[in-house]
Amino acid sequence: MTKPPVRIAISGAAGQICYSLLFRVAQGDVFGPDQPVILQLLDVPQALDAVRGVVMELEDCAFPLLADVIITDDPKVAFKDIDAAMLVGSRPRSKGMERRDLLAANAAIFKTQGAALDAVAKRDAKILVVGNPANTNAWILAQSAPGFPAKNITSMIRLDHNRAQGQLAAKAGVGVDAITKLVVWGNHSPTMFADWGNAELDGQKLADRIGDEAWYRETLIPTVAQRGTAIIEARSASSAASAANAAIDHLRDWVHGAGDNWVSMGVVSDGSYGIPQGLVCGVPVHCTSGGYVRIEGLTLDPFQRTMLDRTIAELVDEREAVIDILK
Ligand SMILES: NC(=O)c1ccc[n+]([C@@H]2O[C@H](COP(=O)([O-])OP(=O)(O)OC[C@H]3O[C@@H](n4cnc5c(N)ncnc54)[C@H](O)[C@@H]3O)[C@@H](O)[C@H]2O)c1
Ligand SMILES: O=C(O)C[C@H](O)C(=O)O
Repeated sequence: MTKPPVRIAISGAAGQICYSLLFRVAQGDVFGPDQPVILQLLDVPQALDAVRGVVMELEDCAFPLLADVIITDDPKVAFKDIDAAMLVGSRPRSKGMERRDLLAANAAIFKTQGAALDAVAKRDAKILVVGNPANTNAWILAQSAPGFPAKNITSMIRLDHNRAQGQLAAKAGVGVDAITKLVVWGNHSPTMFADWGNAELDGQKLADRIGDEAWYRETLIPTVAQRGTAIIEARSASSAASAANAAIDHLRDWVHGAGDNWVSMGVVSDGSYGIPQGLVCGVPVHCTSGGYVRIEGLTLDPFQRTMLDRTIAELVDEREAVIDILK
């Protein structure tokens, strides 16, 4: 028997990430090959004609799982009865622009959307914030949706996790799946910390197998941290297909589980690892089917502690920069 459709809101539907994302969600890459979906697409009024064009293309794909598409510029329509949301819509960083410049413009968007989420979404909906500055936008969303479970509001650091996994696998000369227990901590920004301290390769410590601490500290960490900037410099536009792919990985794992492996997710802090309670910070989690559980009790050495503290400090600064918008 055909399952009832799930509803997913996706904002920024006319943008470049969504041009990769929507087709894969409609194809079943998030919810599975037997799960119909209804796309509830949100964008600003001036972008709705472009959204209509994308929807024509979705129709032309004749996806068997695509049960319906709603197009709107009203977050309350987009978030009505949703099971999940991918909040991509915001202003992207352009060449020469610092990520922090985006804070104020995007904070206002997520304040409005948080109120709408609180008003009309199902309480167990799974929310992923992709639009930058993703962690702080997710923090604003959670603050603006006091009746919505904060645990279900997450931000994307999976692109950084995937980037680190790709670089480490290439260095070790193995397939990406061979590397497990990698973590990317913190803010989705150049302060993020790609941490191989617990990572394993075939059950052995990855750091021992690669055996090049200088490369890890001086090449891997900055390469991952600056990858978004390198792509903007090269493409004159921010990453799109890889960002869409990471969003799909994040939500698919949350919905279906990710086995024994760890993944990195931006989640609302419970105070563990010295991350101030309430901040949305990248941490390692186990995705169980339909939920996630923080990996607890890791011991951080002085290098790990310093790197984590640096990215936490930036998140605290970002919070201070936008806190007035909530008043
Ligand atoms: N977290 C990550 O790993 C990651 C990676 C890549 C990009 N991003 C971010 O994702 C965002 C989207 O990137 P893009 O390349 O698709 O940008 P884009 O400019 O191509 O598209 C953004 C879309 O958002 C829409 N939008 C703007 N304000 C909106 C609002 N209030 N409600 C709904 N939609 C709105 C725009 O009209 C546009 O269609 C950017 O903030 C970018 O920096 C995050
Ligand atoms: O850094 C950016 O602004 C782009 C994006 O977040 C990325 O990581 O590719």
